[in-house]
Amino acid sequence: MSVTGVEGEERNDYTKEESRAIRQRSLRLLGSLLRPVRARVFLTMAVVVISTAAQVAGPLFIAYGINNGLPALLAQDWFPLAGAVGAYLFTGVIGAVLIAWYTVLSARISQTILFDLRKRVFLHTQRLSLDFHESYTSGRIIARQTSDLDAIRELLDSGINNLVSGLLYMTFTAIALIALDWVSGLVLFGSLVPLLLLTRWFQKRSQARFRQTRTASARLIVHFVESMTGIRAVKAFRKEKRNEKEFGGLVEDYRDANARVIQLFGIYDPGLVLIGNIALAIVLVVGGIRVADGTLLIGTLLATLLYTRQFYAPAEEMAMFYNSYQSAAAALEKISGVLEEKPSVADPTRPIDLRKAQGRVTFSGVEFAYKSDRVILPTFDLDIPAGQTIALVGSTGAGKSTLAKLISRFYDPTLGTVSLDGVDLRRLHPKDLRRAIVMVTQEAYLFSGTVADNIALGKPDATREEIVAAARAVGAHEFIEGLPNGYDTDVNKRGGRVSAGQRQLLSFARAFIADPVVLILDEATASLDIPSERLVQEGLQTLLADRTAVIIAHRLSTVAIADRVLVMEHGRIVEDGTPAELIGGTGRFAQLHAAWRDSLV
Ligand SMILES: Nc1ncnc2c1ncn2[C@@H]1O[C@H](COP(=O)(O)OP(=O)(O)OP(=O)(O)O)[C@@H](O)[C@H]1O
Repeated sequence: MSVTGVEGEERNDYTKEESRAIRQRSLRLLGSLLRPVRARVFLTMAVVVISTAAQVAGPLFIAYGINNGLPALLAQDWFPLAGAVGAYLFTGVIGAVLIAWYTVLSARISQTILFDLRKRVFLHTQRLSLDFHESYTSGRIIARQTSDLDAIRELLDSGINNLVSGLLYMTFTAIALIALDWVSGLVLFGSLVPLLLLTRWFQKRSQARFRQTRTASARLIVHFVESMTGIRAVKAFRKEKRNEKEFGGLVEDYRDANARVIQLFGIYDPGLVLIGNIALAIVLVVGGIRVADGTLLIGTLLATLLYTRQFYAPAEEMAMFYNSYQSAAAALEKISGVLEEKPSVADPTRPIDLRKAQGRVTFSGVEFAYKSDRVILPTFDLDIPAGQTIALVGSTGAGKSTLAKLISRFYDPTLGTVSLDGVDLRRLHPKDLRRAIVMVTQEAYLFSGTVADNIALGKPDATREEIVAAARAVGAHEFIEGLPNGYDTDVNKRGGRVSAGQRQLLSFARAFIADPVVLILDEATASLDIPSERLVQEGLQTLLADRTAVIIAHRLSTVAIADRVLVMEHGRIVEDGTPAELIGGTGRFAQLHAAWRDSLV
């Protein structure tokens, strides 16, 4: 099985080779993210090394102050003690300043990387073709942009910092302690054994438990997004109670998973403190005896105690690193998978310049399948002369939308070519293609913003006059004027809400202003009242004038204004003729037409 792209994302049973391939893909992504900031990374590292050394040096000056400064002070020489205190303060200040600098530096690096990654994920998912979006749910994409990026942010913000500074801190402290007094150093090394055992135990246990929290949180997000995007269906089918139960269950799982993680900390944290305290007690006893013997100076003992104490301070954070690393690695694997996906509808490398399109659409030897094992449109030819209005009719699932999607190049045919004025759509620059061919879908999606913004989507540089002219042309002007702020009404604000028919008129205006030579229209099935239907019908006529049009027609009145009707059945065009010819015949369309007519009476 393949693990390229998002395939196998939900699997847990990778073979060695697959795991390696995924890891390498993550590392390549990480490398490409780090490359632009590598100079800053080196600078930050240098700052961490110096600041840690400065912090660790403190107890050495204290030992010197007590061992040498105090006796000197008793002999009226205050210079050694002042020197020790001065040096202690100086390294303290240097340490503090460098920590501040380093915090800013590393935060900037992490922000730069996250900014880059966030942008890449967004741009890339937006570029991917429809087939990707139809199978990869929005819940999963949202999880990539939110919790996965958060996991990476956590690693960059604290995980790596804690690891690097913690490691340096422990190493420097151990070196200083050995240099100061090797016997205490031995005690410290002895205490490393239980420390490592405890940490290993914690990591093993927590790895599985942290994974459970991540899975639980991802499930929560997906369920939430699905419930909210499908809120109409939820309400219509009274799915609230069931949702409440499902969501309640998921929240419970999440809470329990978190509780299990916290239980582990409940053992690990006190364990660390205990080991640290026992080590300290041993250092004190061993050191105390030697002080009594006169083989160890009291200042040195104090410094060894300070070192033993501070040695354990970063241990917990370092143990945590492993977890933030694990979640970030899992996130990086998923994100790199999305980034590895290639648009199935690729942009041409050397596009053909389409000067002034006429609007002739030709299908030659076209066959189409969404998935290789099921052909939806068996091989066919179709020629649509420029300027013709075609009504596509047929029962549900016949393949009408699929045919329309091929004309707008949402998909490429499996075999054969779809061309505009003789040029294969695959050879057209996306800009030319979108200018020449516009598809108006049933949903007539309105983006947040004003009514004018939504119309101008068809032509971003449109002037207000052009917007109003487009609205007038399709018959939308009157109702827009009636909105609270006219063209400046926010479509998402109360009062700016528009009806289904009005929404359609707005999408007509949007298409009208875009002025494509080929227009594909998936007519909304929602039944409109008679005045709205008439309004939409009139708008449609203006919109269709002087261009090639393919309408997936659900209304009799629309079929009547077409020059030609294509009837589809199981992916094949079974009838092709003028409305009058087909109505007069005895075929499928004549039956459909009779049924329609009867339904109107
Ligand atoms: N993204 C997809 N992946 C796989 N199969 C699909 C996809 N979209 C549609 N199909 C299948 O292709 C066939 C044709 O669907 P299509 O949407 O083109 O029909 P239609 O005639 O437009 O139907 P309707 O009038 O209900 O919209 C159906 O059997 C459908 O199950």
